[in-house]
Amino acid sequence: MNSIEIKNLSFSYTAGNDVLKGIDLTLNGAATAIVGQNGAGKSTFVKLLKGLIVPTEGEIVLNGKNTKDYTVASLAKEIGLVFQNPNDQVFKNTVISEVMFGPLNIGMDEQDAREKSMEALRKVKLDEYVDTNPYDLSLSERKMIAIASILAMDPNIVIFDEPTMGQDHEGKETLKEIIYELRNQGKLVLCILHDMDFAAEVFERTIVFNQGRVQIEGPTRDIFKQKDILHQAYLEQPIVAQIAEVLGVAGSYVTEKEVVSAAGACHDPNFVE
Ligand SMILES: Nc1ncnc2c1ncn2[C@@H]1O[C@H](COP(=O)(O)OP(=O)(O)OP(=O)(O)O)[C@@H](O)[C@H]1O
Repeated sequence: MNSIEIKNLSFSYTAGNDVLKGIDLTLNGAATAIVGQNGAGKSTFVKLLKGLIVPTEGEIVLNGKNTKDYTVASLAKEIGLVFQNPNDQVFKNTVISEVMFGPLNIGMDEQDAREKSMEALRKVKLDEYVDTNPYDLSLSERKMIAIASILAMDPNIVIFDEPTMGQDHEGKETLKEIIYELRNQGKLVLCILHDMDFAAEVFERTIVFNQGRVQIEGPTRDIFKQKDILHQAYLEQPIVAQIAEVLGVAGSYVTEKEVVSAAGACHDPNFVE
């Protein structure tokens, strides 16, 4: 099983101003959502995991090996990070060359790289645009191209930074399929999200960041029922939890179906879904 152990991790961009403070976490098989208000330190945290910046204190052990002992190339093979803004990641002038860049860069041969890239483009439903310039696509499509570029490298650990931002319903459904498939393949999936509904529905575990610390973490169901703690971290509960409360059936619900079922059973003992 893929794992990341984080021990007493701290980081500051400027001396004496810690953005992350003494974080201890073990990330393992569960697909994990990372939530928290703006500036809580989420992006900094995943940049540390990816080795783009180095800890001021503490350590990160990725699949049994300290990140500082990885070469840049071996870390790139092991862990893929999809940036929040695809314009920070996309730079080639055709979709296929963009998606193939990563696989070629980690040493895949041309044929494998092309096959993996086509497979990744089918997953993001943009395989008809191979020869298009990524900058002739919409921002949400370019976000999907950035995702395909990471999928094509087939890393063991995949991190998404705000993938739902700017995606419509169909885009979110595509993202769900991708995340479920990665999970089923045994990959470790981490995802920074502001969309609490998506976090509640899709992820098994949730970590709440607040001002550079982990406020609370655990099974998603347990986290999202804790309204007061979420409010302390300046977060709202997912809509399903809010509806459950209005209906007087507050509990550990993460899907609409569960709330409807609980409300139906509560108001009518003979209720059948
Ligand atoms: N390159 C940088 N130099 C200096 N400070 C930075 C830099 N990047 C981020 N920060 C600061 O570090 C803190 C944490 O930022 P970070 O981007 O990690 O938060 P976040 O939780 O990802 O926020 P958001 O949800 O807005 O993306 C913020 O106060 C931010 O202003």
